[in-house]
Amino acid sequence: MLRPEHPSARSLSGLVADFGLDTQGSLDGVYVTGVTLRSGEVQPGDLYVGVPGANSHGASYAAEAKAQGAVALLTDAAGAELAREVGLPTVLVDSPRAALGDVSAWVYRTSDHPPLLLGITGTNGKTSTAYILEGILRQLGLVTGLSTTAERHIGDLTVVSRLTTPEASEMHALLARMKESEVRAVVLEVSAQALSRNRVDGIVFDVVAFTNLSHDHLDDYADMEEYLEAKAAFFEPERGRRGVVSLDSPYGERVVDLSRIPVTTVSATPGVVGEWNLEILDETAAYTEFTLTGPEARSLTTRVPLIGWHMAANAGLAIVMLVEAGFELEAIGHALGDDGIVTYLPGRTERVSGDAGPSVYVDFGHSPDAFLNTLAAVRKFTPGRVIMVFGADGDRDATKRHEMGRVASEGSDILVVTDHHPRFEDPASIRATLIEGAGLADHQAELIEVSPPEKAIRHAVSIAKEGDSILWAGPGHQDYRDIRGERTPYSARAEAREALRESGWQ
Ligand SMILES: CC(=O)N[C@H]1[C@@H](OP(=O)(O)OP(=O)(O)OC[C@H]2O[C@@H](n3ccc(=O)[nH]c3=O)[C@H](O)[C@@H]2O)O[C@H](CO)[C@@H](O)[C@@H]1O[C@H](C)C(=O)N[C@@H](C)C(=O)N[C@H](CCC(=O)O)C(=O)O
Ligand SMILES: Nc1ncnc2c1ncn2[C@@H]1O[C@H](COP(=O)(O)OP(=O)(O)OP(=O)(O)O)[C@@H](O)[C@H]1O
Repeated sequence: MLRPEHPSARSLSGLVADFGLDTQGSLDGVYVTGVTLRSGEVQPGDLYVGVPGANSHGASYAAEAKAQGAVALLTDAAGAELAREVGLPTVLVDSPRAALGDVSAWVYRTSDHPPLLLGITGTNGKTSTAYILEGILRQLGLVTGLSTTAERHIGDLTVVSRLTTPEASEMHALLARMKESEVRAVVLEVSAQALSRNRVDGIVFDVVAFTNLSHDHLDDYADMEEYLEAKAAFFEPERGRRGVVSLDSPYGERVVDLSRIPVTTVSATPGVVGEWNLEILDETAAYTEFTLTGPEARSLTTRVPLIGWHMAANAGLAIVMLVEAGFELEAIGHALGDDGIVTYLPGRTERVSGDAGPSVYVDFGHSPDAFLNTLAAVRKFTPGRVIMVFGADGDRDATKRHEMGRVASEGSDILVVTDHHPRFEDPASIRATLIEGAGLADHQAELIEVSPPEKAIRHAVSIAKEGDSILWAGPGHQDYRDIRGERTPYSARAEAREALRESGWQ
């Protein structure tokens, strides 16, 4: 976890006075330098926050936290009772999770002179839009910070992410570390889970954005309406000052209606008119070129080095966010120059093959809508057959599996159904559901079931010819597979390259 390297110590009595909180035990002379809700990550001088969770109450790990150097505990009444014997000075709150953001902002002083803060939510395209934004901000000459599902960046420093959106204590520590590195603009990917679980509390974004909403995460939310409401909670004055909403999914209009902050809209969908509209001019295997036109006929023509209309849509959203943040469209155009946006997006329709042989793309798509768009993009540049290799997450929304199988079959010529992260589920039964879904499609791709995935990609490469494309959807940038709770080291990109080498293509 990234933390400030030179944290300042803050008096816990000051926190209690500022927030008007109750306490147990003496706080005299207690100073805190950090905050965490994970006992295993406590550093000397930390305030340990005991959060009640789905599996256990964090306060039951207070002894471990103390042994690692925690100087105080913040928890609820039940937590205080659980940790009574540990003897840490204790601050009492009704909901430790709800308090975590503001308390962390106070400890790390992240509300003092914050950088430009840009946040993105939506089902698909958050990571892509975040990287595109980071790219443009760098081209504008700013030192940037980034937090996504794939990586967190502080200027040129990169670390691999664990959650899409870190817990609030980690988020504020990250922001404090970014401040030490003189980061001027920060782009944060914000999941629905983060909004529902207080992970971006204590942060007021300058601009918040919505990409789209489609079937996903219905293991966490009762239905699409509840999922939408979780996302729309981003468009509240305590979260963001201004909003940008993509109208590319029908839910965009709903977010506009639900928003309680000023919003502007952007559309890349023909026939759907936003305040900003994007028209695709050219699509090649190396870039997508587009014109973005806004109010008062302001317009910008540029390109993004990614395939598919959806990536141009993400780029349009990113540019409108910057305009809303106060950048002139002309200045953005000038910074992008003739070559357009410079970005490298790990594991999103990432081409891992060389010049000879089939094109092989590794992608992070794991929802029907992501499959639809990436398959359409790959099809455009495939003179031969589209071969899709995919599996589905175990212990995650199982209701989307039929639709994933159906969309995959509709969009490809050959389907290789394999495993992804089975977690605690039986991989064979996940594959069976995907195959059932494929059977519901109007277009029946030729189907073969191959397990495990290292065999599946080798099979796909062995049947592919020059001019064919292989889309391996699911693993993207990830460097592990979760099998029965164990994170086994595994890189789809490395496996795909190896399979190509073994077949003599690289
Ligand atoms: C459903 C969910 O979000 N759960 C999160 C939640 O877990 P929980 O409430 O069950 O916590 P718990 O296991 O009961 O533990 C209670 C407390 O004790 C602490 N603890 C526990 C054990 C221990 O030894 N020491 C210790 O300190 C825990 O840190 C926690 O604070 O709090 C934990 C502590 O921060 C998170 O790690 C955990 O995320 C889990 C790993 C997760 O997989 N979350 C996913 C669903 C998620 O958030 N995904 C989204 C979006 C993904 C996407 O877009 O596709 C994301 O933003 O990543
Ligand atoms: N605007 C978009 N509309 C539909 N699909 C998209 C869009 N942008 C990206 N995708 C596809 O969705 C998948 C995930 O992309 P990306 O990682 O950018 O989204 P995300 O919202 O960050 O997803 P996650 O939260 O799972 O990380 C990829 O297959 C990508 O090609």
